[in-house]
Parts: sequence; structure tokens; C-alpha cells
Amino acid sequence: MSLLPVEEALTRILALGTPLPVEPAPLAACLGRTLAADVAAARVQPAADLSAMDGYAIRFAELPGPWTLAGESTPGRLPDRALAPGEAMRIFTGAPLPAGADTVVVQEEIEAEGTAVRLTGEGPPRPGAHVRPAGSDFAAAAPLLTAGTRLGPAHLALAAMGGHGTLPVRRRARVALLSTGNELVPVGAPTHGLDLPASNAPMLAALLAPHAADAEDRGIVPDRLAPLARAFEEAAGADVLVTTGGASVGDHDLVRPALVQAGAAIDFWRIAMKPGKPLMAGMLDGAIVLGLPGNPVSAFVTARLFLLPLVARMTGEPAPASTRPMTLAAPLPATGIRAEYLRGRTEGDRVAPLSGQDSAGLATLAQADVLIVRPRHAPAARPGDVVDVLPIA
Ligand SMILES: Nc1nc2c(c(=O)[nH]1)N[C@H]1C(S)=C(S)[C@@H](COP(=O)(O)OP(=O)(O)OC[C@H]3O[C@@H](n4cnc5c(N)ncnc54)[C@H](O)[C@@H]3O)O[C@H]1N2
Ligand code: MOO
Repeated sequence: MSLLPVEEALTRILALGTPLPVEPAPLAACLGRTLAADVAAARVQPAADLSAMDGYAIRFAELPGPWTLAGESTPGRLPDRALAPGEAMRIFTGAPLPAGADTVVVQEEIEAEGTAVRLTGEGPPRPGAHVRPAGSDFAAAAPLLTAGTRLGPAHLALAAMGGHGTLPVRRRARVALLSTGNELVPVGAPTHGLDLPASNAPMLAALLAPHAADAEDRGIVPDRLAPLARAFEEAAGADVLVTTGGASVGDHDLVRPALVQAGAAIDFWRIAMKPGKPLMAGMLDGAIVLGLPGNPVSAFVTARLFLLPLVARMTGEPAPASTRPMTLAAPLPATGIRAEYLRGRTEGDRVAPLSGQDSAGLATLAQADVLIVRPRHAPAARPGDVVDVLPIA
């Protein structure tokens, strides 16, 4: 039995995925997304010289006054007249300066009685004081955001102020999840006897969520060829079809034959890793198919290693964190023909494997914050040796 090395499996899976089209998405849907094209301002900000304070618009050269009151300026509309010599206009924060004015005196330094406006304080220190000049935030067509920016709240606000209600990002990936197995029952349903909650679907949906991928749970399919093939045909409209279970060599492991019956082209099956050996990849009617093992930990590890980088490539999002070196706090045995991904827990700058590495053990998975990556044919490792770890929490 030949098992594909992990690196080659990843290369072949990534080769199946092409970046999804760039489309305008509403700002509310863009938080955390990666901008797919440069964005320029569609307007000038501020659109005119605006007051930064509540007070009086004057000519700086006419200080220290006094002035005659000449109407008022409020935000959102231009004053209906210019400032004549010797005049001051009442003005509010965010309101445009009348033509002829160049400075604002704050109202705390003014005494106004009827139309007489008098300076009571020191007055503005320089021409242009308390004025936000037109275009001082950004000019028309100014570059606002560059492609590749991970969009945060401030970027979204800047885009909105720049006149944009949408931003160009790659379309989110639609990932159909199919759980296979006669023993499975929906999550949260009462279990009788040997019923098993289909825990892989919520786990995979949660893994996918930060990577701009929407999981569509297509439910549970029994281990029978015809219903499996039918479910695969129906799910093929998704960008990626992910199955869990039925991927191994048992008599009830029918995912591969059912995929073939549905018309899928299988790229590879079975890889040199533990857990995760029965991984399968292929194409079905334009959808990429990943057949993950049913064991919950095997499904988690293969999704982390192969599914997440695939959707990140398709959606234009950064690939999930890669490995980093760390010092081992406990010994590890030599590995064989499969690379091993052990649930580990870090403490300070050291990492230790958790006890109990069975592929079905979710309690251990929930305690782990990294996978300790051990290459194939690695010699035994001792405390103090450096190993690669992959963050999972
Ligand atoms: N003779 C051999 N037996 C097995 C081999 C092998 O090479 N030769 N490989 C083993 C390895 S490695 C793995 S991993 C498992 C995976 O097999 P399958 O992908 O066919 O998974 P199932 O048999 O359907 O299920 C395994 C296990 O996981 C439970 N399960 C299935 N689906 C879910 C789900 N959606 N949520 C939670 N748990 C699920 C299922 O009940 C089983 O207990 O095969 C070994 N066998
Ligand atoms: O490769 Mo399996 O995933 O060890 O249990």
C-alpha cells in the first residue's frame, strides 16, 4: 500500500483550488476579510473648510475685533452669504466656513450681545485655528486602502467616509458537509444505545468560519452506495464537498465507490500521516471533494492541514498559521512510515504531548493548543530537543 507524503498531498489539494471571483461585498460583511483590490476615495474629506469647534468664524487679520454678527453656519449646508469686512458668523462644529472667513474663535472667548460680538479671551493663536481644511483627511481619488489589507473597523470606517458601501473581496467559499455513518444521529438529539452524535459537522463549520467559508450542513447519510451517491450529486453545487467517515477499507466504507458512481475523479486516497491516513481528494462536477476520516481527531487534523489552506487560497484569506519550533518537555518515541501529529499542550516555551493520542479522543483534543509535528522515520526525541508545533487554539 503506497501512502502519499503529507507535503505532496497538500500540493495536490491546493492545485485543485482556484481563487474565487472578486465581488463587491457590503461593508458589514467585510470585517476580517482581505481586500482584493486597491480602493481610492470617491469623495473629498472634508468636502469644504469646516469648523472644528462651536464659536464664531472671523478673519484672523481683524483680531481682536469687535465684529458685527452676520447669521450662522450649521453642518450640512453652505452659509447663504460671505463674510463682509468687520463681520463674525456664528458657527458650529462640523459647519462650513463662509467665504471670507479663515479662522474660528471658540465661544468661550466671545461675548455676544444682540449683533455685537466681542473677544473676551486671548483669541486664536494663528490663522486657520479651529478649521479643518477641505481635503485634509483625503483628497478626491486619493488612495485609501491597498489590496491585501486585512479589513478592521478603522478600514471599514475609512471606506465608508470615502464614499463606499461595498468593498472588493473574493466570494466566500460554500463548503458542503456530509456526515456518513449508520450509527450517527444529529447533534443534540437524544442518543439510544450505540447512537453517536455527528460531532464532525459543527467542528468543521467552526474551523471554517474564520476563513471566509460558509459551511452548509447537508446532514447524515447512511453507509449505502445509492443514498451516498445521490447525496454527493446533490452537494456538487458547492465549491468544496467535505465528507467525513467511510473513507477507510472496511466493507461499510463506501465513500470512494459512491463518489466514483456519482462521477467524481479521485486524485488520491490515503496519505502517510497519523491520524488521517484515509484522506481522499478529487473533483465532482467542478466541486473539490475532500473525504476526511470519520474519527473526530483525524477529521480535525486533516481539516486543519488540508481543508483550511485550500479555502484560504480560494477566498484570498491568509493561510492558517504554519509550524514554529519549540522545545520538548517530555520524550517521544521514534516514528514509522507515517508523519505523526500529536496533541500537545504548551507551557511557557516548552511543549509536552498529552497522554492518550487515540484518533477518537475528543477530550484530549479539547485540552490541546498545538499539534506536535513529527516527520516520518524520525528518531526518538528527548526532553530539550526542538520539535515543530502547529497552533490549533
Ligand atoms: N483494517 C483497517 N482498518 C482501519 C484502517 C486501515 O487502514 N485498515 N484505517 C483506520 C484509520 S487510520 C482510520 S482514521 C479510521 C477511519 O475510517 P473511516 O474514515 O472509514 O471512518 P468510519 O469508520 O466511518 O468512522 C471512524 C470512527 O469515527 C466515528 N465517526 C464517523 N463519522 C463521525 C461524525 N460525523 N462525527 C463523529 N464521529 C464520527 C465512527 O463512528 C467511528 O467510530 O479507520 C481505521 N480502520
Ligand atoms: O489515520 Mo487514523 O486517522 O490514525 O485514526
